Amino acid sequence: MNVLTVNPGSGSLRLHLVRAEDEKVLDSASTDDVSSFADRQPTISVVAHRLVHGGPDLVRPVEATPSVRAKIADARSLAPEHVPKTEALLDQLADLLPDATHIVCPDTAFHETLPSVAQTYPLPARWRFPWNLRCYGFHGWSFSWATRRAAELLHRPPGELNLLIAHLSGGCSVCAVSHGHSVDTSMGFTPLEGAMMTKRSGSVDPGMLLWLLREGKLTVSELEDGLYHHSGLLGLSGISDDTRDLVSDGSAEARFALAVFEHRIRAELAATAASLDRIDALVFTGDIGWDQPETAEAVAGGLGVLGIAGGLSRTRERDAVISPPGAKIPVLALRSREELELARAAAEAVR
Ligand SMILES: Nc1ncnc2c1ncn2[C@@H]1O[C@H](COP(=O)(O)OP(=O)(O)O)[C@@H](O)[C@H]1O
Ligand SMILES: CC(=O)OP(=O)(O)O
Ligand SMILES: [Mg+2]
Repeated sequence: MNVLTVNPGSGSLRLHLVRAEDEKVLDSASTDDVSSFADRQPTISVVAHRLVHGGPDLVRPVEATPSVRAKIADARSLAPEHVPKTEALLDQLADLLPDATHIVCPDTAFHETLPSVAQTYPLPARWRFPWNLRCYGFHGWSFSWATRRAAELLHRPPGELNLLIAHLSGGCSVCAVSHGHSVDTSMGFTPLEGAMMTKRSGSVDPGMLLWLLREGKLTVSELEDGLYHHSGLLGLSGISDDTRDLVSDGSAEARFALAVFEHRIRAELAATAASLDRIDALVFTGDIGWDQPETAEAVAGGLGVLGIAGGLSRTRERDAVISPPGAKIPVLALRSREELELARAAAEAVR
C-alpha cells in the first residue's frame, strides 16, 4: 500500500511516498508543488495528512469525512500557522486524488496519555471546561518515531523505556516518555508554549503579554505576529532563524541567541525530566537536533544535574548513540522520520 504523507510544518511542506508494508520511502520532496509530486506517482492508495492540532475531539488518525473536516475547522484558530495549511491541502489533494482514502493524523494524539496533572493549567474551572483549556502537546509523530527508533538502537522494548526527547526544528518541543508513553511535554494549548524556537518565542511571562496589551504598546495582531514570526533565534540574533547560519556567523549576537536557546532547551528538559523516575536516554531529533552537533553538545553538557554529560560524537552518518562509551545516560541523535509514523498510522487506520 503506497501512502502519500503530507507534512506541513511552519517552515516547509514535506512530501513522501511510503510503501507501508516495509516502510520504504519511494519518493520525497520538500516543495509546495503538491500536484507535480502527486502526478509523478504511479499509485497512491492512502494520503496521510499531518494535522498539527486535533483539538479536543480528534484524538487518533481518522478519515477526513465532512464531520471530521468540521472539527478541523474548529481547531483552526488553535494553531493558526499550521491547521489552515492542512485544510487547504485536504481540499487540493481530495481533487487531485479522489480515489485515495484521506486520513488526518493529529500530532496531539501521542499526548493523549498525558496524566491529568501534566494536562492541566491552573485556571478557573469555568474557563477550563467550556473552552477546553488544557495542554495538548505536539510533534507527536516525531516523538513516537524517536521512541521506536531509540528502542531499536538501545536493544530495549519501547514499552520499557524512559526517554527525554528534544525535537528541535522550526518548531521545538521536548517530551518525557515513560514506558513508551508521553507523560509530559513542553508545548501546551498551542504550539507557541515552552521551548524557544527558530522564530517563535516559546513561553514568556503571561503578565508581560497582558502589560503590552493593556498599555497599548501592541495590538493583538502585532503581538501574535511578533511571537510567531519575529522572535526566537531570529528575533534575538537579528541575523537568521537557522542555527547553521548562527554558528558560522559567530558574532556576539549570534552566540548570545544560541546560548539563550540552549539554556531554554535545557530548562524544558529538566522540567519534563521531573515526570520520570529514571532517564534511560536523552534523544535529539528534528533538523537542529540532527544536524547541529554544537547545540546537542551545549544542551547535554549542561545537564550534569540529571546525570547527562557532553563529549558527544559530531558524526551524523546514521541514527546512533553519540555519547562516549560508558556514559551514565546514553545520548542519541536521530533523523526525524515523521513520514514513517504517518504512513504506518494511516495504513493502520484504513485496515
Ligand atoms: N540546523 C538547522 N537545520 C535545518 N533547518 C534549520 C536549522 N536551524 C533552523 N532551521 C530552520 O528550521 C526550518 C524547518 O522548519 P519546519 O519546516 O517548520 O520544520 P519542522 O516542521 O521540522 O519544524 C527551516 O526553515 C530552517 O530555517
Ligand atoms: C507543532 C509544530 O510546531 O510543528 P512544526 O515544528 O512542524 O512547525
Ligand atoms: Mg515539522
